[in-house]
Amino acid sequence: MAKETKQFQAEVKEILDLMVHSLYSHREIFLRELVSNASDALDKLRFEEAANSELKTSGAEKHIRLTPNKDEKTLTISDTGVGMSYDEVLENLGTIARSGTKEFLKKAKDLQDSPELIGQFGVGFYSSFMVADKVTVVTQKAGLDEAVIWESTGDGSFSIDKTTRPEGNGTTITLHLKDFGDDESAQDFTDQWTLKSTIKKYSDFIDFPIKMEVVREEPELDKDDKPIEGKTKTTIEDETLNSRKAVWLKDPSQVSEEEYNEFYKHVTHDWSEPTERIYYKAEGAQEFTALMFIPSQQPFDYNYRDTKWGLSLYVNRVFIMDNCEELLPPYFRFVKGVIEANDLSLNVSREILQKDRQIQAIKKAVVSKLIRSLKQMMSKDREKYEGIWKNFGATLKEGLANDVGNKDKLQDLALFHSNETGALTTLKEYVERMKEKQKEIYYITGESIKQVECSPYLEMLKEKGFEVLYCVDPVDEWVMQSIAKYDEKDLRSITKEGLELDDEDEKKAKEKEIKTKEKEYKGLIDTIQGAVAENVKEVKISPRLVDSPCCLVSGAYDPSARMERMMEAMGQSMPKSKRIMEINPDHPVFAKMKGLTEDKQKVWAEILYNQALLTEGSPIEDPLKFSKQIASLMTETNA
Ligand SMILES: Nc1ncnc2c1ncn2[C@@H]1O[C@H](COP(=O)(O)OP(=O)(O)OP(=O)(O)O)[C@@H](O)[C@H]1O
Repeated sequence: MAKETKQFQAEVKEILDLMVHSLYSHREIFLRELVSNASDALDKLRFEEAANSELKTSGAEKHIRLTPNKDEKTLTISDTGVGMSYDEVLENLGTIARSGTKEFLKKAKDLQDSPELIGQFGVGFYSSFMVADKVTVVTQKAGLDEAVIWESTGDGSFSIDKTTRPEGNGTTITLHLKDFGDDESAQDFTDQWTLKSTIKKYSDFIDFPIKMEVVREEPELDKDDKPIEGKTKTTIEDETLNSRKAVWLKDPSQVSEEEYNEFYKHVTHDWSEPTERIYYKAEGAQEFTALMFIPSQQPFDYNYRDTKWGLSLYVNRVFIMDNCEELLPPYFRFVKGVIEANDLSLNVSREILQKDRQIQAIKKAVVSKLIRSLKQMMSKDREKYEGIWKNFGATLKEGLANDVGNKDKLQDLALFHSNETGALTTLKEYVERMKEKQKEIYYITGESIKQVECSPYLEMLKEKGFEVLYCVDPVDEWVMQSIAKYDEKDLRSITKEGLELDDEDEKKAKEKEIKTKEKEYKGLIDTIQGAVAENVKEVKISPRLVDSPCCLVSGAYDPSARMERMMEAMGQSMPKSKRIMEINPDHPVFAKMKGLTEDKQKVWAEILYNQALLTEGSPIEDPLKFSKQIASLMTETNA
């Protein structure tokens, strides 16, 4: 059979055209693609050898070799793998469009607009034409005696012929590198350093050694080991460029703590050791391996708006992408690590990932694993768990509001401060401590523990010995509403109306008492109501106050004051809902007020309203007026 020239298949032509004319950035990924193909070929050979002990091979060590040649301006990538037969070359390199081709072409337009995306695509063998204007492939299939030579300049056709390959089975790809003229962004792929760093970045964990002869110029030494001026000697060393340490694929019993930590530092750039490591090898329908870590502190950029998160994705040890957000829900954004899923193709883009059912199944499995691990840690090593909670609890809680499917499990992971114990508590522990007469789970939201701790809303609950959860993370406003019920018990905000702390008998007695007080204070209540009507829909006798004169409560279905403040801070101000002002008639201030003129009563009402705002952590509308009122009150007193 003589040398033949053949036309590329139409879609292959399109791909080539794109490679040659349109893609200018991330050209280095061609190396990732060729190394990955070589690694696949070595894997295939390993497999075939195992299946067929008679298979005739060169017996060469399984490796990949890079040979740059500066003078010739070529880069050769060769492997000692399975190789290809004549028909396989025809099929694989030119006449049949591969499955991912169509998908890739669909995305081609996006790639031209944002070429930085190209790193995410598996673009295969044809990416060679991003850097080469001629590509020569010499390959010999294991078990056969003859080799094949394929050559193309990427312009629509290729030639194919038989040849010999003295090394035996394997594939050698020679790239005749393009001259990029004065394009400063173009990297020199005959440069040792460029090759080394590209391999480190994309192919470090490839199982087979990727070798290169590294040339070193060193000063020549005299017999006292002193450099001789002007004299250098050249040493050539065969160096393996990749670490091959895919620690996530090793059996955990074979990996030391140091090795894991070193790997963690490598992937996260964190200086300190992680607080927890979670290894997960999933078998069955969805096969993947995950090695995840929880940092021991919040990364410095943790709360920045555009901080990237997500696991690194590998397919067959080939790095596909960093920060793969599709593998974790945002509430696990503090988890770092890698996932290797071998069933995926290298041809994945973010858009494909978002829709990919396999990826969704992996994500689901990973979330369950993380939840299980945290739960286990909580019962086995509470202190460690609390450390994680302090750093990342506020993030994890978002899941309660956003992940309905896992809400029940996540609510058992939530920890709260409370007025009862100095320590953090779970809802389960809270329920176990509940008083006999207590029907609901009480909570208060606010800016800080300090602020909620001395809140007047707590007074009656403290007197009754009812525990109150302190919810001081912004997300708690949503979280508590999403939990709504735990162990059949309603969660109740103590700053809202409708708080019923009494049993039937107590209630009856109190209602009677309130009725009497209402009668007694009717006039005063009306005057107060008139003075603060702009912001308050009702003034009434409070069932919850003991020491404080008054407080403001929100309607049962209105947003809490804190929610309103947060929405306002986010620039989404909502119509202000009028509050209810509850007064404590037993406080001496009201007895005193009764004896004042109506004008004075109005001023006092305003002061009381503003004080209530301050105690709940809300700003007052007119601080100047408020301080003037206080100052004049001070001058009037005879104390
Ligand atoms: N070094 C090699 N040794 C043996 N076969 C190879 C080698 N390189 C490529 N091939 C064959 O050529 C085929 C096409 O390679 P190409 O890189 O275009 O696509 P792919 O590797 O199948 O897909 P992708 O790159 O998208 O993962 C491969 O599937 C493989 O069969």
